[in-house]
Amino acid sequence: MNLSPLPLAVFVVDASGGITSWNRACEKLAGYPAAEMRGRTLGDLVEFDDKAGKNASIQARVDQDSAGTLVCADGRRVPVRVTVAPQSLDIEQQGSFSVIIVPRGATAPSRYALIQDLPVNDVIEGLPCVFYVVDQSGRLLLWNHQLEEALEMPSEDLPTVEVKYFFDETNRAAIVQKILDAFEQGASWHEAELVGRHGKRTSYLFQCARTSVGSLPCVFGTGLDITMRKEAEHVLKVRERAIFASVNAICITCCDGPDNRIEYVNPAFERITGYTLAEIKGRDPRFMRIEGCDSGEHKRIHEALRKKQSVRSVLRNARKDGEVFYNDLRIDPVMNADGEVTHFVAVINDVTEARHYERRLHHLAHHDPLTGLANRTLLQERLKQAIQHATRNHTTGALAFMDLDNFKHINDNLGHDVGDAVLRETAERLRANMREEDTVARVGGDEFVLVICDQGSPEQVADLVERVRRSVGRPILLDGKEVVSGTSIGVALFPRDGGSVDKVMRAADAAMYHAKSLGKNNCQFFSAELNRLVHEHLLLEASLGRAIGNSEMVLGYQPKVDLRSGKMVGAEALVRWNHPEHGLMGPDSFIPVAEQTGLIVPLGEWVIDEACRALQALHAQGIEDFVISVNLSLRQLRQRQFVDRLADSLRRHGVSPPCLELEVTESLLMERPEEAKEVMARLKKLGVRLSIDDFGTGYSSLSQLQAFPVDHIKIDRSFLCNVDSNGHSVITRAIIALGHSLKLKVIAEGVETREQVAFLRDHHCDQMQGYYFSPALSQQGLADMVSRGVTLHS
Ligand SMILES: Nc1nc2c(ncn2[C@@H]2O[C@@H]3COP(=O)(O)O[C@H]4[C@@H](O)[C@H](n5cnc6c(=O)[nH]c(N)nc65)O[C@@H]4COP(=O)(O)O[C@H]3[C@H]2O)c(=O)[nH]1
Repeated sequence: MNLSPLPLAVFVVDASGGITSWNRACEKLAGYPAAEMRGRTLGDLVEFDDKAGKNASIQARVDQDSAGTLVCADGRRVPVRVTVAPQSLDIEQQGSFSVIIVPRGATAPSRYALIQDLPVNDVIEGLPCVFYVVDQSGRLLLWNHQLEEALEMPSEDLPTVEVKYFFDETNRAAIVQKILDAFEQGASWHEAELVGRHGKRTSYLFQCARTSVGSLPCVFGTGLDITMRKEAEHVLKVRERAIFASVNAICITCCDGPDNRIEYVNPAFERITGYTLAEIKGRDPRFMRIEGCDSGEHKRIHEALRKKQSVRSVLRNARKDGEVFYNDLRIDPVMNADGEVTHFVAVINDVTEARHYERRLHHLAHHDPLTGLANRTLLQERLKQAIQHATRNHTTGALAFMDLDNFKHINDNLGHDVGDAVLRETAERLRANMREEDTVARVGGDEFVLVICDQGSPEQVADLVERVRRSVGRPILLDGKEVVSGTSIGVALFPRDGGSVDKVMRAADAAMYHAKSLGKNNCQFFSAELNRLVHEHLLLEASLGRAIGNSEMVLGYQPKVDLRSGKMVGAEALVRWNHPEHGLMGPDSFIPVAEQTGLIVPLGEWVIDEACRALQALHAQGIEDFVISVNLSLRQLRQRQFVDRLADSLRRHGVSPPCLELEVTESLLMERPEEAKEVMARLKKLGVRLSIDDFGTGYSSLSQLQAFPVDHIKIDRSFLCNVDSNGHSVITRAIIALGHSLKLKVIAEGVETREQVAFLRDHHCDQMQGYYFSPALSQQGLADMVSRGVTLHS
């Protein structure tokens, strides 16, 4: 064993204490040359202080800390501490012992005191790095084998080459400068790549310092192989570049607090959102969201982040300039070495254009390019939904097939441009007549289809289709020329005429061919019975318009009597139609048609005018103080000119306004209470009387009732039918009490029996009308009855 490098004085002795080997530190301490050391025993050199002294066996001193005196070659006596340890741990094999001698009282050797004993060679060769000493000429004085390996050069060649040639040419000047720096400033460091003779390249962190060998100044140092670090750095740099150069926006947030704070965003983020990193660093990325938009998605993202999970979503965000963009977002958690999530990486993909493109494609796939109407694909989808909706909700829908009667002629004679313009204008007119929820489609050259939802009755469908037919049939003005095209329309109702797309389409198609065979420009329903009904309805509509101008309308007047005095105080004007073919028709058969078609407005005006004329005639006969009431429809009330026209009528006939009473049904008032209130206030100002008809059926609240400036309420006939029925008598009594508490007069209508009259009297109802007293009379009949002074029997 080579003990020389050890900094402490160490002997090896055999079991009898004979010295077998020693180190240089022993020679120095005791001063014996090697020749004199051999053959001596430990007892010759050390006088132990303890009693056993020389006689103690070496084994007895194992693990003892013994004190003694070292007798040196020059006679000096140095007090020492002696430690003995067996060289083998196997007790059976104990043959030799290490003896360590440390001078007592002397301090432990200083950090550098033992350096001279250090086996510098071994240390340098064992270093985990390259070692070098370079002189001022830039050549190596000393190096270890690690350097030889890195340079792929034999030992003898190394001092022959200037060290700068161990590097790439581009690095040489910097290397020389660093060595000079070390010479001048004492130390320097740098990173560079050593290039081996055969091309091997190794990255090193060189650290060097100035020293001298004797009087020769030099620089020594180490080079630590940093290849792995360089590779890791390179990988990181590549990734960093990738993030930087990514076309997708990347946003890194830190989640150590309650919020996610933005730590980094790449240039693509700035490009997409308009926000720079400086503007938004530290903010929560949610600032880009749009209030009330995609809230379900935001909730899902929030939940995923709370659970530190990955999440993907497409949502709308706002750019800095407020523009909305579609964000295909992916967020992933990033963990630290302990597995804790410290950050989130969000990749933002602006898919706005793709979305628009998708929509455009979808639109193209579902719409007719010429007119922008739905095409056959979309039509079938919508029709399917409409049939399902109608079946589920027990409503009626309609499918109308139509084609332009002389389109081929237009196309052939006026050219395709005119043909296209006609198609576009037709599409526009169809669109204008349909509601948002309906579908207008073009399925062939001049074939259009309408899907009409939620219709109340076949008559309503007929009105709508008729309106469409007339609208499409109006002349189209093109380049100063009028083009006219009639339309044949076939209508099928669903689910009545079929419960599937196929069946309903076939039914409508058949109806359209039927319409064409009947001489074009007309509309046919699929079912014959319906056709009849609808045509009667349309006929009625057409003849009603004529009837108003042709004096076919007449008014009947049903007297109203005061229940206390029994005297006639007024009458309700009820319209009838003296039809040239069907005879006298009651209002129930034509008022709904008049309402639907708007003819109720001229009809209502005629009724008011006629009632004023009757009042004028009664006045002329000296019958003053008599009130005639007329029924109003909401449509009339909504006419802007209504109040002015009414005032005009009163003036023309010299009728005092309180002689005219307007009856509006409670349900009509409740349809648009605010609008009705405003008009009624204006009417009240004019001085006419107002009453609420069919009271008790319209669910008005007391507060609403108070807001209408009315004089009378009329109890609906249905409550009087059987005043014996407890429920009805309670309601009738309640209405009378309610009317009186609001200081309104209460009128009962439809009074047919003596019992009803008695009941009304007992409960202080003010007036009544009904067959018990009189049905509606002609104007003359009424005048006679009033002048005869007929009263209600008590
Ligand atoms: N069962 C029974 N019925 C009786 C009795 N006394 C009168 N009637 C009927 O009850 C209806 C009362 O008119 P209404 O409730 O205003 O109901 C009216 C009113 O809402 C509407 N109407 C009538 N004329 C006009 C009008 O000029 N304009 C408007 N917009 N609607 C009108 O038509 C509805 C029906 O009128 P009419 O068929 O004339 O039917 C009248 C009248 O003939 C009776 O004792 N028993």
